[in-house]
Amino acid sequence: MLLGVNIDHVATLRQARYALLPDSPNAEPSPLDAAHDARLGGADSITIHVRADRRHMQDRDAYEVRKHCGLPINLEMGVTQEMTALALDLRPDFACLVPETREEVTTEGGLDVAGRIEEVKACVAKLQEHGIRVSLFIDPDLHQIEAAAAVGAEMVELHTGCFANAVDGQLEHEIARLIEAAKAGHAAGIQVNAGHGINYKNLHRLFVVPHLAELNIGHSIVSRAMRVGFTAAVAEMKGLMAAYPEPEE
Ligand SMILES: CC(=O)[C@@H](O)[C@H](O)COP(=O)(O)O
Ligand SMILES: NCC(=O)COP(=O)(O)O
Repeated sequence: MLLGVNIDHVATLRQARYALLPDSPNAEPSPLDAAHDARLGGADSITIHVRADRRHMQDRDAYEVRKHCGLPINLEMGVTQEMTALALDLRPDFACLVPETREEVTTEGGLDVAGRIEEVKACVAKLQEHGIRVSLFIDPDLHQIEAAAAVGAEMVELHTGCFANAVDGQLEHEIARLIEAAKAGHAAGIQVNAGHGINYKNLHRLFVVPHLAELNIGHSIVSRAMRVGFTAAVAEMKGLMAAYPEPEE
């Protein structure tokens, strides 16, 4: 199982002091440094989410990390002309299409591929024409899996936010949704990834979900890094992920 480390919230800390001083020589922490440390800790890829409101990752961060980090890059992006143009210029290895609103604190749900088939299909095709593999960040919903196959995406990333925030007996239901969606995605020949809200305490509960190829994890790793350092935080997560049962041949 591969680990994509999302470094958004390294930039969140920098923006808290330097949003209006982008060229300051004092601007820190550096997302690129975090990406280097993540690589040393065993990260398989780096995820960066350039939001329309640029609340954390900036375009310049994306170009720096793309050029210097030494790992495959997964660009999370809204389904917009602006972000498509950025992706075609940046040329990440992967792009993950996510829903975005300016009002949200963080991503609140999956992309409604089923309700935006033609729009998403056109964006997927444009990215793939330029050699960028495409993932769709979707709720663990069978209709969304079908839609992802219909638009030709190579991958889906199952939104694990409801799983991570489950309370009062909802957890079993959310895990069952993830299991069914993972089986359907695998049966459709789509790589199945997962992400959002995964942490050191809830990770093991995902081990009953089959066919998971990659997890994208950010906030909990950045939080852990505050105590043990980025390299160690990534190595710890990779160590826990090693217990995921490998698929039967
Ligand atoms: C799509 C997803 O769940 C995250 O990768 C996304 O980056 C969350 O948005 P923030 O990083 O801005 O919280
Ligand atoms: N797509 C999920 C991701 O990249 C990281 O989400 P989180 O771990 O920061 O919640």
